[in-house]
Amino acid sequence: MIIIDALTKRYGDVTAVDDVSFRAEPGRVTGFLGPNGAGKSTTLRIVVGLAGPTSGSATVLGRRYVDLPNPGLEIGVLLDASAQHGGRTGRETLVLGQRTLGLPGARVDEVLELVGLTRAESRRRVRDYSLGMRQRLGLATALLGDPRVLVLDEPANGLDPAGIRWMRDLLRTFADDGGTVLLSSHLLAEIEMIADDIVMIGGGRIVASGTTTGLLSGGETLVRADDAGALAAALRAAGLDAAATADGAVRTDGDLAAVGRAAFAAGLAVTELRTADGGGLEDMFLELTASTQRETAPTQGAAA
Ligand SMILES: Nc1ncnc2c1ncn2[C@@H]1O[C@H](COP(=O)(O)OP(=O)(O)OP(=O)(O)O)[C@@H](O)[C@H]1O
Repeated sequence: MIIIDALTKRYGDVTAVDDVSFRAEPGRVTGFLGPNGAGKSTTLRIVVGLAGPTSGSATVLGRRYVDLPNPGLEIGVLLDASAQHGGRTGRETLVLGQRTLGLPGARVDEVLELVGLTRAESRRRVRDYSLGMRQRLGLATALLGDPRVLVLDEPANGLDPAGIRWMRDLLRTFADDGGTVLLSSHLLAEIEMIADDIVMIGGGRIVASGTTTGLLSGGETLVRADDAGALAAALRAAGLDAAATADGAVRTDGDLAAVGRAAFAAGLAVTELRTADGGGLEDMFLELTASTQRETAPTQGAAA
């Protein structure tokens, strides 16, 4: 579990993080989403003890990072995959970490296999790695100590869609085993694919948070039956809001189970039942991104 409580970080006049509170829960992948300059890296750097807060706190497994007895065994960190030493091979990078943490040598091959780097690739110098391979190596380093918590800054950067799917599966397995994952991204589509929960940040402040499905659907469900009128009436009788859509479905505020039960109680066969699209998250994120770009866009007349 990671708990961020009323966290604020100022650099001179710039408030990079402004009264931010959220939790990353065990068993779940939490996506920290925001446009460039939103305050994601600053927050993650505070979580892993690389910067101190101006006020508020960030704890991992109940303690500040600096107070963890053996942080390398409890929290795996990947902040900047391109910062790895280019002159070392991938294997040398991992052996260094393995020795620092006092782990058996066999752990290096285990994590290489976990992240899908071959023995031949592990013997190449990191400077010759693609960004995707560096991300895999960075993840391997984070996983070395078999930690319960992972903190990853833009880990999907440089991965192709198959690589993103691979990462999602790896993080899913980690979380299903009870691990806590907090990862950042400036791309909504990436976070949608990987995260169970989303915390969205803009200008240093949290602007939305919740489950990925809940935020994307706005908490609404779309349901369809042959008789849309009867279906809407059944939902209303069960105390739910119900509105017919233009194409003959019904949109309601009930969750999937409540809607299914209400239709069943009315003897109606449901032909489609799913979370509704377009909860406004994408619009909100585009607006956040656009306002950031306006702030950083070159003034008119500047070189193209
Ligand atoms: N060491 C620093 N000194 C001064 N300002 C800083 C420092 N670090 C970050 N900032 C500022 O704090 C704000 C948040 O930056 P941060 O790097 O946390 O954002 P981010 O969401 O991680 O963005 P990106 O995706 O671009 O890394 C920005 O305005 C940035 O310029």
